[in-house]
Amino acid sequence: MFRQLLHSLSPSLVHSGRRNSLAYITNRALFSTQTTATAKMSLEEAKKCAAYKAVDEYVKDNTVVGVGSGSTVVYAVHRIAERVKAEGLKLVCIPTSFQARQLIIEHGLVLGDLECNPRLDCAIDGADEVDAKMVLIKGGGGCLLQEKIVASCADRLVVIADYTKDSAKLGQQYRKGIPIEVAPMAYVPIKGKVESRFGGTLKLRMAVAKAGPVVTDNGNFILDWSFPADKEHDWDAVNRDIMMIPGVVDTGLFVGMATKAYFGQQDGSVTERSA
Ligand SMILES: O=C(CO)[C@H](O)[C@H](O)COP(=O)(O)O
Repeated sequence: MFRQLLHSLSPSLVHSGRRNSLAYITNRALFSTQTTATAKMSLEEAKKCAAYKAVDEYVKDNTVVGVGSGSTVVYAVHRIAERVKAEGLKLVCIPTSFQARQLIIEHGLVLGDLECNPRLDCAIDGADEVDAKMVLIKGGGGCLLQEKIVASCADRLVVIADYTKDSAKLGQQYRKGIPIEVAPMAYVPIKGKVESRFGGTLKLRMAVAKAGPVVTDNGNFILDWSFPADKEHDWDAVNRDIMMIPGVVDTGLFVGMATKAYFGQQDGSVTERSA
């Protein structure tokens, strides 16, 4: 594997027998591999710190907790399970996706649903981006519909994220656009309507290990909207307008929903923002 890495850097030098050059490349490659590993570790550490802090501050005994989706939420579920074991907390966990349901079951937590628990004390979820006014982009993992339903039933939506999600303005760091979940038969007209009304472009999200589009947990498609970044947007109005288009099931714009956000930093600290 290391030889492959060297090849990708400079095949001719690898074969040339020029020992000094090879040593130089070897050191460079080692340095860059270590740097990448360190960066990855701190991103994961940042997610973990944010998740642990949110769980420690918001999860109390005898409460109903919404469990979001994505990679940061995995740390939150670990922490919830640790506390249930150590402190004997009595909790009911409401999932926001197939992934969340699996996490709850795998960690031996009590699985609930909105039929039996229509009101939640808090929901803990990740985000793709959070702006200065606490407007969120969600749905990078395709679970926005159930995430929004569960969050809407919770007294508090607590966001857990790493430092790369904290932006003054949406689109500053997250470049994949705003996800819009749509009924499959309507994806072409919805794409045209949003593009002509608001500008930008919408792209049907394609699956990676399957031919064709991503199909959500609810059997729908996702359009990712690369919105014009040079304009000021009233996200509440934009969200309401898009929701009025027939066939739109929901958007990944969460406006006025999040009460608190925790951002894990590279140095292990956690910054907070409140609505
Ligand atoms: O909205 C989501 C899934 O639909 C996730 O919360 C969002 O994509 C963030 O995920 P991660 O914690 O992996 O960065």
